[in-house]
Amino acid sequence: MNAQVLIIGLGLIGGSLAKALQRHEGVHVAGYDADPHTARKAFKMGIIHSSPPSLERAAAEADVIVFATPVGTTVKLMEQSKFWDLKKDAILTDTGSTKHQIMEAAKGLDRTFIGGHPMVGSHKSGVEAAKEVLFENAFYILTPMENTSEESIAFLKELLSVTKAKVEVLKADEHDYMTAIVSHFPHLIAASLVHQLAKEEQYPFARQLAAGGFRDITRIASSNPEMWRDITTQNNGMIVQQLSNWMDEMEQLRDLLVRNEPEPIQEYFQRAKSVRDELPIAGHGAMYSVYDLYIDIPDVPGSISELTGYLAEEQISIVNLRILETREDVFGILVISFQTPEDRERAKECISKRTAYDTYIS
Ligand SMILES: NC(=O)C1=CN([C@@H]2O[C@H](COP(=O)(O)OP(=O)(O)OC[C@H]3O[C@@H](n4cnc5c(N)ncnc54)[C@H](O)[C@@H]3O)[C@@H](O)[C@H]2O)C=CC1
Ligand SMILES: O=C(O)C(=O)Cc1ccc(O)cc1
Repeated sequence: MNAQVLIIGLGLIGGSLAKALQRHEGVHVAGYDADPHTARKAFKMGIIHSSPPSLERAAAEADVIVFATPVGTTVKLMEQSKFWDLKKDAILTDTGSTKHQIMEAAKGLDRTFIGGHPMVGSHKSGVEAAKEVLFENAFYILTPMENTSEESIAFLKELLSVTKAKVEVLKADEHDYMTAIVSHFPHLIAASLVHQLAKEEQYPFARQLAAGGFRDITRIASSNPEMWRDITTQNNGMIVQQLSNWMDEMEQLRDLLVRNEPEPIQEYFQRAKSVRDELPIAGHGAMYSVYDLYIDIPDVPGSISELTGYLAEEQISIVNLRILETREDVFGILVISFQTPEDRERAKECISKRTAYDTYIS
């Protein structure tokens, strides 16, 4: 396909999308960022084909414009775009985590606007964290306007096909309702748990004890505060509703704990486990689909490079690699992420065959 794409905001999401869209032979990806240093870096890293100095001029040449900025900024930029001399059939879209306010702002535009949200990401931000493979197997939600033509939706889907994401169309409010449950509200829980730890004065040592579970559940509290400020203020009503539901749930849990009867307590955990275990984790309808393999590694210099060396020898590609720092003084658990369950299975076999390290799948 042939198209001139302009991505505004070259952080984790804009940068990853820019890189992925370059897989189309006939697509030219221009990138703009308010921070000139970021735009220069994106160009040097090959994330964009060109880095135009003037946003307005670049917008006038674009067939597709993607706003990949924090959602508050996106609404402001959409306002400004009314004064840009855009092509008549230009398609505007965004990557924001919220959709209602953005779709409301889109009503004032004299161009096709199709809301977008790749439902995958990270607590990291910035162009350095951008990855071409970020969207693979993840859901990518589109929220067209009522009068958007099927042709425009099909064009955008075709453009996004190279991301290998699973594109689904939803209404903006359905999107905001569901993301409040599975993404926005959990973020506030993570932040509040960290605040609870921070307030602990009697035993500051508790921070050192913060183990795997605490770190897992609070990882997203390390995300970009500006981005989450905007998400929380835009999807405020749905999030407050989730908080009320959660407070009811906590009241019931409190009663359960005060009664302190082992059986109902076990039953509470059992029900949660059953639902959690049946979630479509990677691949089959998952939001964030990578296939993690956990490996207990010893605290010996070179053990990680030894492992990755074996995987490279057997040509098994790694998507990500991290250490769960459950202990301060020794190495933790190494988590290697793969793109497919087959790669993970091959890696498991390779490691079991060539080392004495224990491997397991969560
Ligand atoms: N971080 C994540 O995991 C995910 C984020 N999103 C959404 O994608 C959007 C971008 O998020 P990230 O890439 O994570 O943020 P980021 O912080 O990594 O990147 C945002 C970029 O926008 C630039 N920017 C800010 N104001 C600008 C302006 N007025 N004009 C041009 N550039 C401007 C910043 O300099 C920065 O480079 C947000 O709307 C967010 O809600 C969607 C899915 C996942
Ligand atoms: O890091 C994680 O697990 C995330 O939750 C990332 C994320 C952040 C915002 C989104 O709109 C979608 C995904």
